[in-house]
Amino acid sequence: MTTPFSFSLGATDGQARTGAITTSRGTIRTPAFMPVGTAGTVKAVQMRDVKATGADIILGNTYHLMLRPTAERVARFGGLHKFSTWEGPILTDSGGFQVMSLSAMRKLTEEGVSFQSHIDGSKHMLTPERSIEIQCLLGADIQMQLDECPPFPISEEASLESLELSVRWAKRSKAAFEEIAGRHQALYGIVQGSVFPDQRKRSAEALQEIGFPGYSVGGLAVGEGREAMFGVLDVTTPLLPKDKPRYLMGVGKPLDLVGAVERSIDMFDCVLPTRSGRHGQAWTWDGPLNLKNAQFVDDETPLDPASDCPASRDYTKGYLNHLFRAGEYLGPMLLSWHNLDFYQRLMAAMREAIAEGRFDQFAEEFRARHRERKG
Ligand SMILES: Nc1nc2cc3nc(NCCc4ccc(CCO)cc4)[nH]c3cc2c(=O)[nH]1
Repeated sequence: MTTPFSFSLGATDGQARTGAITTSRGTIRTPAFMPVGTAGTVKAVQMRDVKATGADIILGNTYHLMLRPTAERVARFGGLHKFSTWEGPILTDSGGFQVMSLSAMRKLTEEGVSFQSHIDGSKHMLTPERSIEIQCLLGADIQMQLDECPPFPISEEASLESLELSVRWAKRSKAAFEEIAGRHQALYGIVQGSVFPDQRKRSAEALQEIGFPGYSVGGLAVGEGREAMFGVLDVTTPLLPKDKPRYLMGVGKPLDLVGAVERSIDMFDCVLPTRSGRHGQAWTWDGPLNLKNAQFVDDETPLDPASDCPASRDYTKGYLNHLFRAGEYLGPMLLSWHNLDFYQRLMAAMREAIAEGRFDQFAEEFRARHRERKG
Protein backbone atom coordinates (compact mmCIF):
# COMPACT_ATOMS: atom_id res chain seq x y z
CA MET A 1 0.00 0.00 0.00
CA THR A 2 2.28 2.77 -1.17
CA THR A 3 0.34 5.00 -3.58
CA PRO A 4 -1.18 7.82 -1.54
CA PHE A 5 -4.74 8.91 -2.37
CA SER A 6 -4.85 11.74 -4.93
CA PHE A 7 -7.32 13.47 -7.26
CA SER A 8 -6.42 15.07 -10.56
CA LEU A 9 -8.82 17.19 -12.60
CA GLY A 10 -9.16 16.40 -16.31
CA ALA A 11 -11.45 18.44 -18.58
CA THR A 12 -14.07 20.95 -17.48
CA ASP A 13 -17.18 21.90 -19.45
CA GLY A 14 -19.30 24.46 -17.64
CA GLN A 15 -19.43 23.17 -14.06
CA ALA A 16 -19.13 19.56 -15.20
CA ARG A 17 -15.68 18.05 -14.94
CA THR A 18 -13.79 14.80 -15.50
CA GLY A 19 -11.05 13.60 -13.21
CA ALA A 20 -9.13 10.62 -11.87
CA ILE A 21 -8.86 9.48 -8.27
CA THR A 22 -5.68 7.48 -7.75
CA THR A 23 -5.77 4.89 -4.97
CA SER A 24 -3.41 2.06 -4.04
CA ARG A 25 -5.91 -0.40 -5.51
CA GLY A 26 -6.50 1.36 -8.80
CA THR A 27 -7.74 4.54 -10.47
CA ILE A 28 -11.34 5.78 -10.40
CA ARG A 29 -12.52 7.62 -13.54
CA THR A 30 -14.84 10.46 -12.59
CA PRO A 31 -17.69 11.22 -12.83
CA ALA A 32 -18.04 7.71 -11.35
CA PHE A 33 -20.98 5.54 -10.34
CA MET A 34 -20.32 3.11 -7.46
CA PRO A 35 -22.41 -0.09 -7.46
CA VAL A 36 -23.72 -0.73 -3.95
CA GLY A 37 -22.26 -3.86 -2.34
CA THR A 38 -23.94 -3.39 1.04
CA ALA A 39 -23.08 -6.68 2.78
CA GLY A 40 -19.93 -7.48 0.80
CA THR A 41 -21.79 -8.45 -2.36
CA VAL A 42 -23.33 -6.45 -5.19
CA LYS A 43 -26.58 -8.37 -4.89
CA ALA A 44 -27.04 -11.12 -7.53
CA VAL A 45 -24.01 -10.07 -9.61
CA GLN A 46 -20.54 -11.68 -9.44
CA MET A 47 -17.64 -9.26 -8.85
CA ARG A 48 -15.99 -10.21 -12.15
CA ASP A 49 -19.20 -9.15 -13.96
CA VAL A 50 -19.43 -5.94 -11.90
CA LYS A 51 -15.87 -5.22 -13.02
CA ALA A 52 -16.73 -6.02 -16.64
CA THR A 53 -19.47 -3.37 -16.65
CA GLY A 54 -16.72 -0.77 -16.11
CA ALA A 55 -17.16 -0.06 -12.40
CA ASP A 56 -13.86 1.13 -10.89
CA ILE A 57 -15.06 1.19 -7.25
CA ILE A 58 -17.87 -0.31 -5.19
CA LEU A 59 -19.54 0.73 -1.93
CA GLY A 60 -19.80 -1.32 1.28
CA ASN A 61 -21.73 -0.59 4.47
CA THR A 62 -20.31 -0.37 7.98
CA TYR A 63 -23.77 -0.93 9.48
CA HIS A 64 -24.51 -4.23 7.74
CA LEU A 65 -20.99 -5.70 7.98
CA MET A 66 -20.53 -4.82 11.67
CA LEU A 67 -23.71 -6.77 12.45
CA ARG A 68 -22.95 -9.68 10.10
CA PRO A 69 -20.40 -11.24 9.79
CA THR A 70 -18.75 -8.54 12.07
CA ALA A 71 -15.83 -6.34 11.04
CA GLU A 72 -13.40 -8.45 13.10
CA ARG A 73 -14.31 -11.62 11.14
CA VAL A 74 -13.89 -9.79 7.79
CA ALA A 75 -10.46 -8.61 9.01
CA ARG A 76 -9.51 -12.21 9.90
CA PHE A 77 -10.35 -13.14 6.29
CA GLY A 78 -7.87 -10.49 5.12
CA GLY A 79 -10.29 -7.60 4.72
CA LEU A 80 -13.31 -6.90 2.53
CA HIS A 81 -11.37 -6.98 -0.78
CA LYS A 82 -10.09 -10.52 -0.18
CA PHE A 83 -13.34 -11.70 1.48
CA SER A 84 -15.51 -10.54 -1.45
CA THR A 85 -12.84 -10.95 -4.21
CA TRP A 86 -13.34 -7.28 -5.29
CA GLU A 87 -9.75 -6.12 -6.02
CA GLY A 88 -10.42 -2.47 -6.87
CA PRO A 89 -11.03 0.45 -4.49
CA ILE A 90 -13.87 0.16 -1.95
CA LEU A 91 -15.68 3.10 -0.34
CA THR A 92 -17.59 2.45 2.87
CA ASP A 93 -20.40 4.48 4.39
CA SER A 94 -20.00 5.13 8.12
CA GLY A 95 -23.25 3.61 9.36
CA GLY A 96 -25.23 6.54 10.79
CA PHE A 97 -27.65 6.80 7.89
CA GLN A 98 -28.32 3.03 7.91
CA VAL A 99 -28.82 2.97 11.70
CA MET A 100 -31.51 5.65 11.36
CA SER A 101 -33.18 3.96 8.41
CA LEU A 102 -32.93 0.29 9.45
CA SER A 103 -32.34 -0.33 13.14
CA ALA A 104 -34.64 -0.28 16.15
CA MET A 105 -34.47 1.38 19.59
CA ARG A 106 -32.08 4.06 18.37
CA LYS A 107 -30.65 6.50 20.91
CA LEU A 108 -28.54 9.38 19.64
CA THR A 109 -26.23 11.21 22.06
CA GLU A 110 -23.11 13.40 21.77
CA GLU A 111 -21.06 10.20 22.16
CA GLY A 112 -22.65 8.37 19.24
CA VAL A 113 -25.69 6.29 18.40
CA SER A 114 -26.81 3.15 20.22
CA PHE A 115 -29.24 0.79 18.51
CA GLN A 116 -30.59 -2.70 18.24
CA SER A 117 -29.73 -4.85 15.26
CA HIS A 118 -32.54 -5.24 12.70
CA ILE A 119 -31.26 -8.83 12.27
CA ASP A 120 -31.33 -10.26 15.81
CA GLY A 121 -32.11 -7.40 18.18
CA SER A 122 -28.58 -7.39 19.66
CA LYS A 123 -27.42 -4.05 21.13
CA HIS A 124 -24.68 -2.00 19.44
CA MET A 125 -23.06 1.43 19.69
CA LEU A 126 -21.53 3.44 16.86
CA THR A 127 -19.27 6.34 17.76
CA PRO A 128 -17.05 8.28 15.32
CA GLU A 129 -14.07 6.32 16.68
CA ARG A 130 -15.76 2.89 16.40
CA SER A 131 -17.00 3.63 12.87
CA ILE A 132 -13.44 4.46 11.74
CA GLU A 133 -12.14 1.32 13.49
CA ILE A 134 -14.71 -0.79 11.60
CA GLN A 135 -13.93 0.87 8.23
CA CYS A 136 -10.22 0.19 8.83
CA LEU A 137 -10.91 -3.44 9.81
CA LEU A 138 -12.81 -3.77 6.52
CA GLY A 139 -9.82 -2.17 4.76
CA ALA A 140 -11.87 0.52 2.99
CA ASP A 141 -9.82 2.76 0.68
CA ILE A 142 -12.24 5.72 1.01
CA GLN A 143 -14.00 6.12 4.35
CA MET A 144 -16.82 8.35 5.59
CA GLN A 145 -16.95 10.34 8.82
CA LEU A 146 -19.78 9.32 11.16
CA ASP A 147 -22.49 11.91 10.63
CA GLU A 148 -26.17 12.43 11.29
CA CYS A 149 -28.38 12.53 8.20
CA PRO A 150 -31.37 14.62 9.32
CA PRO A 151 -34.87 13.58 8.25
CA PHE A 152 -36.71 15.65 5.62
CA PRO A 153 -38.50 17.90 6.28
CA ILE A 154 -36.82 19.27 9.38
CA SER A 155 -37.03 22.63 11.17
CA GLU A 156 -34.18 25.10 10.67
CA GLU A 157 -33.27 24.91 14.36
CA ALA A 158 -33.17 21.11 14.42
CA SER A 159 -31.18 21.05 11.17
CA LEU A 160 -28.60 23.45 12.63
CA GLU A 161 -28.23 21.35 15.78
CA SER A 162 -27.76 18.23 13.65
CA LEU A 163 -25.21 19.94 11.39
CA GLU A 164 -23.18 21.11 14.41
CA LEU A 165 -23.16 17.55 15.82
CA SER A 166 -21.92 16.21 12.48
CA VAL A 167 -19.12 18.81 12.48
CA ARG A 168 -18.04 17.73 15.98
CA TRP A 169 -18.17 14.11 14.81
CA ALA A 170 -16.13 15.07 11.72
CA LYS A 171 -13.34 16.29 14.03
CA ARG A 172 -13.46 13.08 16.10
CA SER A 173 -13.60 10.91 12.95
CA LYS A 174 -10.50 12.61 11.53
CA ALA A 175 -8.59 12.29 14.82
CA ALA A 176 -9.40 8.57 15.00
CA PHE A 177 -8.58 8.11 11.31
CA GLU A 178 -5.14 9.75 11.69
CA GLU A 179 -4.42 7.38 14.57
CA ILE A 180 -5.09 4.10 12.77
CA ALA A 181 -5.56 4.50 8.99
CA GLY A 182 -2.83 4.07 6.37
CA ARG A 183 -1.49 6.77 4.05
CA HIS A 184 -3.22 5.01 1.14
CA GLN A 185 -6.63 5.53 2.73
CA ALA A 186 -8.76 8.69 2.62
CA LEU A 187 -11.49 10.07 4.88
CA TYR A 188 -14.27 12.31 3.49
CA GLY A 189 -16.17 14.93 5.44
CA ILE A 190 -19.94 15.00 4.86
CA VAL A 191 -21.70 18.33 4.28
CA GLN A 192 -25.10 18.64 5.93
CA GLY A 193 -27.57 21.52 6.42
CA SER A 194 -30.71 20.04 4.85
CA VAL A 195 -32.26 22.49 2.35
CA PHE A 196 -31.05 25.69 4.08
CA PRO A 197 -28.40 27.54 1.99
CA ASP A 198 -26.82 29.35 4.96
CA GLN A 199 -26.48 26.05 6.83
CA ARG A 200 -24.92 24.31 3.81
CA LYS A 201 -22.39 27.18 3.73
CA ARG A 202 -21.72 26.86 7.46
CA SER A 203 -21.19 23.07 7.17
CA ALA A 204 -18.95 23.33 4.06
CA GLU A 205 -16.77 25.98 5.71
CA ALA A 206 -16.52 24.14 9.04
CA LEU A 207 -15.46 20.92 7.29
CA GLN A 208 -12.83 22.71 5.21
CA GLU A 209 -11.46 24.22 8.46
CA ILE A 210 -10.90 20.63 9.61
CA GLY A 211 -9.59 19.63 6.16
CA PHE A 212 -10.44 16.51 4.14
CA PRO A 213 -9.17 15.07 0.81
CA GLY A 214 -12.76 14.72 -0.42
CA TYR A 215 -16.24 15.94 0.50
CA SER A 216 -19.58 14.14 0.45
CA VAL A 217 -22.85 16.01 0.07
CA GLY A 218 -25.14 14.28 2.56
CA GLY A 219 -28.67 14.89 3.73
CA LEU A 220 -30.12 14.52 0.24
CA ALA A 221 -32.12 11.84 -1.60
CA VAL A 222 -34.27 11.68 1.52
CA GLY A 223 -37.55 12.69 -0.13
CA GLU A 224 -36.82 16.36 -0.85
CA GLY A 225 -37.38 15.86 -4.58
CA ARG A 226 -35.19 16.51 -7.61
CA GLU A 227 -35.57 20.31 -7.84
CA ALA A 228 -34.82 20.85 -4.13
CA MET A 229 -31.83 18.51 -4.42
CA PHE A 230 -30.47 20.45 -7.42
CA GLY A 231 -31.12 23.68 -5.55
CA VAL A 232 -28.95 22.48 -2.65
CA LEU A 233 -26.19 21.45 -5.09
CA ASP A 234 -26.34 24.90 -6.75
CA VAL A 235 -25.42 26.55 -3.44
CA THR A 236 -23.14 23.83 -2.03
CA THR A 237 -20.68 22.63 -4.70
CA PRO A 238 -19.33 26.16 -5.41
CA LEU A 239 -18.30 26.32 -1.72
CA LEU A 240 -16.19 23.16 -1.96
CA PRO A 241 -12.55 23.04 -3.14
CA LYS A 242 -12.39 22.49 -6.92
CA ASP A 243 -9.35 20.22 -6.63
CA LYS A 244 -11.07 17.67 -4.37
CA PRO A 245 -13.72 15.06 -5.25
CA ARG A 246 -17.37 15.72 -4.46
CA TYR A 247 -19.56 12.66 -3.69
CA LEU A 248 -23.38 12.92 -3.74
CA MET A 249 -24.59 10.14 -1.43
CA GLY A 250 -27.44 7.83 -2.41
CA VAL A 251 -28.09 9.28 -5.87
CA GLY A 252 -29.81 8.25 -8.02
CA LYS A 253 -31.92 7.90 -11.12
CA PRO A 254 -30.25 8.56 -14.51
CA LEU A 255 -31.76 12.07 -14.75
CA ASP A 256 -30.45 12.81 -11.23
CA LEU A 257 -26.95 11.75 -12.27
CA VAL A 258 -26.95 14.00 -15.36
CA GLY A 259 -28.24 17.01 -13.38
CA ALA A 260 -25.73 16.45 -10.59
CA VAL A 261 -22.76 16.06 -12.99
CA GLU A 262 -23.98 19.36 -14.48
CA ARG A 263 -23.52 20.77 -10.95
CA SER A 264 -19.94 19.41 -10.60
CA ILE A 265 -20.50 16.20 -8.68
CA ASP A 266 -17.80 13.56 -9.24
CA MET A 267 -19.03 10.43 -7.41
CA PHE A 268 -22.38 8.65 -6.94
CA ASP A 269 -23.82 5.53 -5.34
CA CYS A 270 -27.36 4.19 -5.44
CA VAL A 271 -29.14 0.90 -4.83
CA LEU A 272 -31.58 1.69 -7.65
CA PRO A 273 -29.97 -0.24 -10.56
CA THR A 274 -29.64 -3.45 -8.54
CA ARG A 275 -32.77 -3.12 -6.37
CA SER A 276 -35.05 -2.17 -9.28
CA GLY A 277 -33.38 -4.86 -11.44
CA ARG A 278 -34.33 -7.52 -8.89
CA HIS A 279 -37.94 -6.42 -9.26
CA GLY A 280 -38.06 -6.46 -13.08
CA GLN A 281 -37.30 -2.82 -13.89
CA ALA A 282 -34.82 -2.30 -16.74
CA TRP A 283 -33.15 1.10 -17.20
CA THR A 284 -32.49 2.16 -20.81
CA TRP A 285 -31.60 5.29 -22.80
CA ASP A 286 -35.35 5.75 -23.42
CA GLY A 287 -36.28 5.40 -19.74
CA PRO A 288 -37.28 2.54 -17.42
CA LEU A 289 -39.19 -0.55 -18.63
CA ASN A 290 -41.19 -2.93 -16.42
CA LEU A 291 -40.26 -6.23 -18.05
CA LYS A 292 -43.06 -8.09 -16.24
CA ASN A 293 -45.50 -6.06 -18.34
CA ALA A 294 -47.66 -8.02 -20.84
CA GLN A 295 -46.33 -5.90 -23.70
CA PHE A 296 -43.02 -7.82 -23.52
CA VAL A 297 -44.37 -11.41 -23.59
CA ASP A 298 -43.60 -11.87 -27.31
CA ASP A 299 -40.87 -9.25 -27.62
CA GLU A 300 -37.95 -10.84 -29.47
CA THR A 301 -35.61 -7.85 -29.14
CA PRO A 302 -32.79 -7.54 -26.55
CA LEU A 303 -32.56 -4.66 -24.11
CA ASP A 304 -29.60 -3.09 -25.92
CA PRO A 305 -27.96 -4.82 -28.93
CA ALA A 306 -25.25 -2.11 -28.93
CA SER A 307 -23.99 -3.17 -25.49
CA ASP A 308 -21.21 -5.70 -24.99
CA CYS A 309 -22.89 -6.85 -21.76
CA PRO A 310 -24.39 -10.34 -22.30
CA ALA A 311 -27.41 -9.43 -20.13
CA SER A 312 -28.19 -6.49 -22.42
CA ARG A 313 -27.31 -8.12 -25.73
CA ASP A 314 -27.91 -11.90 -25.67
CA TYR A 315 -31.39 -12.24 -24.15
CA THR A 316 -34.79 -11.16 -25.51
CA LYS A 317 -37.21 -9.08 -23.47
CA GLY A 318 -39.65 -11.98 -23.91
CA TYR A 319 -37.22 -14.34 -22.19
CA LEU A 320 -36.65 -11.86 -19.33
CA ASN A 321 -40.43 -11.43 -19.05
CA HIS A 322 -40.75 -15.22 -18.77
CA LEU A 323 -38.02 -15.44 -16.11
CA PHE A 324 -39.76 -12.87 -13.89
CA ARG A 325 -43.21 -14.40 -14.39
CA ALA A 326 -41.78 -17.82 -13.54
CA GLY A 327 -39.92 -16.46 -10.50
CA GLU A 328 -36.61 -17.75 -11.88
CA TYR A 329 -33.40 -16.57 -10.15
CA LEU A 330 -31.83 -15.73 -13.51
CA GLY A 331 -34.26 -12.81 -13.97
CA PRO A 332 -32.96 -10.65 -11.10
CA MET A 333 -29.38 -11.70 -11.94
CA LEU A 334 -29.56 -10.61 -15.60
CA LEU A 335 -31.48 -7.40 -14.97
CA SER A 336 -29.20 -6.27 -12.11
CA TRP A 337 -26.26 -6.91 -14.42
CA HIS A 338 -27.89 -5.01 -17.32
CA ASN A 339 -28.80 -2.02 -15.13
CA LEU A 340 -25.27 -1.74 -13.73
CA ASP A 341 -23.94 -1.88 -17.29
CA PHE A 342 -26.38 0.83 -18.40
CA TYR A 343 -25.35 3.06 -15.48
CA GLN A 344 -21.66 2.62 -16.41
CA ARG A 345 -22.38 3.36 -20.08
CA LEU A 346 -24.21 6.54 -19.01
CA MET A 347 -21.21 7.60 -16.88
CA ALA A 348 -18.77 6.80 -19.72
CA ALA A 349 -20.89 8.83 -22.17
CA MET A 350 -20.89 11.79 -19.75
CA ARG A 351 -17.11 11.58 -19.24
CA GLU A 352 -16.63 11.54 -23.02
CA ALA A 353 -19.05 14.44 -23.60
CA ILE A 354 -17.26 16.58 -20.99
CA ALA A 355 -13.85 15.73 -22.48
CA GLU A 356 -15.13 16.80 -25.91
CA GLY A 357 -16.74 20.01 -24.63
CA ARG A 358 -20.28 18.97 -25.63
CA PHE A 359 -21.81 18.08 -22.25
CA ASP A 360 -24.66 20.61 -22.57
CA GLN A 361 -25.72 19.03 -25.86
CA PHE A 362 -25.44 15.53 -24.36
CA ALA A 363 -27.56 16.51 -21.33
CA GLU A 364 -30.21 18.16 -23.51
CA GLU A 365 -30.46 15.15 -25.84
CA PHE A 366 -30.56 12.71 -22.92
CA ARG A 367 -33.34 14.67 -21.16
CA ALA A 368 -35.35 14.76 -24.40
CA ARG A 369 -35.02 11.00 -24.94
CA HIS A 370 -35.13 9.54 -21.41
CA ARG A 371 -38.81 9.41 -20.44
CA GLU A 372 -39.14 8.48 -16.75
CA ARG A 373 -42.90 8.07 -17.09
CA LYS A 374 -44.97 6.97 -20.07
CA GLY A 375 -46.65 9.71 -22.06
N1 LIG B 1 -23.32 8.83 5.89
C1 LIG B 1 -24.37 9.23 5.13
N2 LIG B 1 -24.90 8.36 4.24
C2 LIG B 1 -25.97 8.76 3.49
C3 LIG B 1 -26.56 7.84 2.60
C4 LIG B 1 -27.67 8.24 1.85
N3 LIG B 1 -28.47 7.54 0.98
C5 LIG B 1 -29.42 8.42 0.62
N4 LIG B 1 -30.43 8.15 -0.18
C6 LIG B 1 -30.67 6.82 -0.72
C7 LIG B 1 -32.10 6.92 -1.18
C8 LIG B 1 -32.55 5.76 -1.95
C9 LIG B 1 -33.13 4.67 -1.29
C10 LIG B 1 -33.64 3.61 -2.04
C11 LIG B 1 -33.59 3.66 -3.45
C12 LIG B 1 -34.14 2.55 -4.24
C13 LIG B 1 -35.63 2.78 -4.46
O1 LIG B 1 -36.16 1.68 -5.16
C14 LIG B 1 -33.01 4.76 -4.10
C15 LIG B 1 -32.48 5.81 -3.35
N5 LIG B 1 -29.27 9.64 1.18
C16 LIG B 1 -28.18 9.55 1.98
C17 LIG B 1 -27.59 10.48 2.84
C18 LIG B 1 -26.50 10.07 3.61
C19 LIG B 1 -25.89 10.97 4.57
O2 LIG B 1 -26.30 12.13 4.75
N6 LIG B 1 -24.85 10.50 5.31
